[in-house]
Amino acid sequence: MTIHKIAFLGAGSIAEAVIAGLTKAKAVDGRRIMVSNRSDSGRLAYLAQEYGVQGTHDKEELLRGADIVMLAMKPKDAAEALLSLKDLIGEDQLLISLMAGVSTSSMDQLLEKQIPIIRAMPNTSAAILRSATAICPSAHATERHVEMAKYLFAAVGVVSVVTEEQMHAVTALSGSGPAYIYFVVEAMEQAAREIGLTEDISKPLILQTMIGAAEMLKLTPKHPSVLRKEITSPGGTTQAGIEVLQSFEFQQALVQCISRAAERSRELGETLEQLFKQ
Ligand SMILES: NC(=O)C1=CN([C@@H]2O[C@H](COP(=O)(O)OP(=O)(O)OC[C@H]3O[C@@H](n4cnc5c(N)ncnc54)[C@H](OP(=O)(O)O)[C@@H]3O)[C@@H](O)[C@H]2O)C=CC1
Ligand SMILES: O=C(O)[C@@H]1CCC=N1
Repeated sequence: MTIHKIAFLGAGSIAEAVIAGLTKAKAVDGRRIMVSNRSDSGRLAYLAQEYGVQGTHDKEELLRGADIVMLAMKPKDAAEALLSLKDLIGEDQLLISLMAGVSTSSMDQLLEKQIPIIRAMPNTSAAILRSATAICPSAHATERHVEMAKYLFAAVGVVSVVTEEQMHAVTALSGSGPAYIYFVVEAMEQAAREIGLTEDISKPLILQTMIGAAEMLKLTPKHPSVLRKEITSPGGTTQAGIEVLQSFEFQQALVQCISRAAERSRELGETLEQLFKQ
């Protein structure tokens, strides 16, 4: 697929992860990517140095010739960003929003034009081509736009097409998901220290344990509960450990964590929707 130029509005964590992945996968040449933020020139210089992209604070220059405009700012900055694009963006350009919660109808209302929009929810593993990305099209997006988004996000991992209503759920599950895993690893590292292992010993063991478990889930047809039971000898160490997790209602905590994150995605979107009700 020929992509002439991608313009990123927002140059933070997720913009960098997607840029790193796209350039690493050679799906898009860095010279075809232009990045912008409101003020942080140092950050643009870093991205230019690291990935061969161009930085600019000139919105006209940013949007000129771009076939894809990627929104990568926080939801609270969505209104300001979209209003700044309103007079510059054309209906021949595809807007891809990475923002949590912000609906395509809110974006339509702010832009006051029939811009094709795809919402995409990748995760930071895009940087190493292992993102789990969900995408959904707006009413003005065609199959060709969906194919363009699929091309980009398939280059940095796996892609699923979902409904817009499901975006809250996938944001909570796979958008935020790597953070839950890192949180578990932080606890494993703390535990390792407390039971007398130095980092040089514990780090590779924790890492390989994570990778091994993930690969098992991928390569065997067994349900995770079966894989867990295979490790849990009656009266053994795993059972003793899991009983402690159960006493803290660990699984219920995770279920509630993901449910709360999905609810938060709704709240982030509603903040913007309130604007149109005033
Ligand atoms: N981090 C993650 O893992 C994921 C994040 N997302 C979504 O991506 C979005 C960005 O998140 P993240 O990268 O973590 O956030 P960051 O805070 O790291 O980056 C936000 C960027 O947006 C820029 N920015 C803010 N307002 C504007 C504006 N009006 N015009 C242009 N640039 C602007 C900021 O720079 P400056 O302040 O200089 O303008 C900064 O470069 C969020 O909406 C989030 O929901 C989606 C998937 C995963
Ligand atoms: O925490 C957030 O709001 C964003 C969305 C998904 C991951 N990070």
